[in-house]
Amino acid sequence: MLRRLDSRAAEFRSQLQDLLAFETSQDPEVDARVAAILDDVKHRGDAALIEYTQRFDGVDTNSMAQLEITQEQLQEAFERLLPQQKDALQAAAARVRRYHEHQKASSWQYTDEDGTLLGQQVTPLDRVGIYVPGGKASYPSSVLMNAIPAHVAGVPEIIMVVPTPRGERNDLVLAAAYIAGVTRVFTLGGAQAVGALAYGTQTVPQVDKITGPGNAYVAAAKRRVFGIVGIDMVAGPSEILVICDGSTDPDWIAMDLFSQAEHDEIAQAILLCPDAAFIEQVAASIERQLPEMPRADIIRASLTGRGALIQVKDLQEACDIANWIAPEHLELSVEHPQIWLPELKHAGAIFLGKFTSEALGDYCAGPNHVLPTARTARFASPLGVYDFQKRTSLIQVSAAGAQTLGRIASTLAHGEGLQAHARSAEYRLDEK
Ligand SMILES: NC(=O)c1ccc[n+]([C@@H]2O[C@H](COP(=O)([O-])OP(=O)(O)OC[C@H]3O[C@@H](n4cnc5c(N)ncnc54)[C@H](O)[C@@H]3O)[C@@H](O)[C@H]2O)c1
Ligand SMILES: N[C@H](CO)Cc1c[nH]c[nH+]1
Ligand SMILES: [Zn+2]
Repeated sequence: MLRRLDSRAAEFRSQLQDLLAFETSQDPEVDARVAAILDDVKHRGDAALIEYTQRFDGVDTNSMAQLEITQEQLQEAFERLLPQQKDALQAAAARVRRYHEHQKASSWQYTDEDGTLLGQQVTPLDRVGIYVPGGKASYPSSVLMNAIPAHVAGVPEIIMVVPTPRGERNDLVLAAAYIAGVTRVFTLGGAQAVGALAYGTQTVPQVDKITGPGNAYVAAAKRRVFGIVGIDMVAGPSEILVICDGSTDPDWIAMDLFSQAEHDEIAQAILLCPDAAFIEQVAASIERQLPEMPRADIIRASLTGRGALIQVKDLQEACDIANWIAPEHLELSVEHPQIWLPELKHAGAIFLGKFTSEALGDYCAGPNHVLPTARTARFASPLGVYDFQKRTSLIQVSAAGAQTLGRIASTLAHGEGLQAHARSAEYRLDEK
């Protein structure tokens, strides 16, 4: 079922390109539909939100009040959880918070030789919107991964949107919002939710930035509203790339590939390994384990469409290919992972050693699980506290500084033919 590729085959590069073809695909039909939805939400506000939520999520409602979840309801959802669910959610939240506290940037200033003060002031965003996906599955972990960094950054208002297909609310999702300090929650999804956050409606407040993953409709909507609001990234379907030297249990590797494939029919799962016999063991394990999986259809579609078992020359070549693919998640399931780490440059997150299954990173290791996909790890980073902080430059020029800086600025301004700039600097010179 899974295609086998061999890095020594002449057609290997083009096969790899085909496998990753999704990277550039932006469905024009989806984009056109999203454009219409955004326009409608912008002009009709709540009325449009209610109609789309009826149509796409099958929620039977005529009122925005029914699409907002109060703080009391969030707390009640938390109280309804089983004790082990409460403990797991709180343990995950504590670990995610601790990790992200390391990312918090502080303001700084220094004074130069002229007595001029220079600095950078770091401030949190005023109000952010977090999108929590909810079409095919519910993601309480994504609530934590979006809301906690915002909270650590000091954002005072966090507005969460999450679709509730057929009106079914997930207690773990609501409880996660409760413990992560979300300010308001609306049961909205897709492009209409992104539009509500970007433009604001009679009920949903307009935000400054929208973060969080979602399907093609969410991604297209985020791409379109960028500029009106900030966005974190345009995240595509989940991806996993495993580099294995053949020393890990093949059942573990097969399940690690499943773990991302089960997110979506268009998720991606790739194994790079120099050992042909081990690849066959993983293939056999996939065939054996797949029928037991509740989401077998999704996994099969994902593995067939965007999965591959690739035999490579050696681990060095595996690292080179991995850098080219720049996957969202990279498992380095080898005996001495630290030796190979310096060879890896492009990945959203790297999971070192055979005990580090990617799934632990999805829930509770601590780092963020909202990561660059579709090869964007070549230039993008995980969602973090820095996405919820911004920087403002500070300059306080002394009288002495006005002399040195004034002369430099004047010369450059004349060179650009900008008289007002030049004079503005020259007025402050002692000798004019
Ligand atoms: N990167 C991450 O951190 C991360 C985390 C969790 C999930 N994910 C990914 O997020 C995605 C979640 O997708 P999902 O679909 O389950 O949930 P979703 O919340 O992203 O999308 C559901 C919404 O899509 C809209 N929609 C569906 N069909 C539509 C149509 N025909 N026309 C217009 N709108 C339509 C509806 O408004 C619906 O509310 C998956 O690809 C999953 O892999 C990523
Ligand atoms: N693997 C997803 C990011 O690609 C995150 C997630 C949430 N729950 C399970 N997994
Ligand atoms: Zn996952």
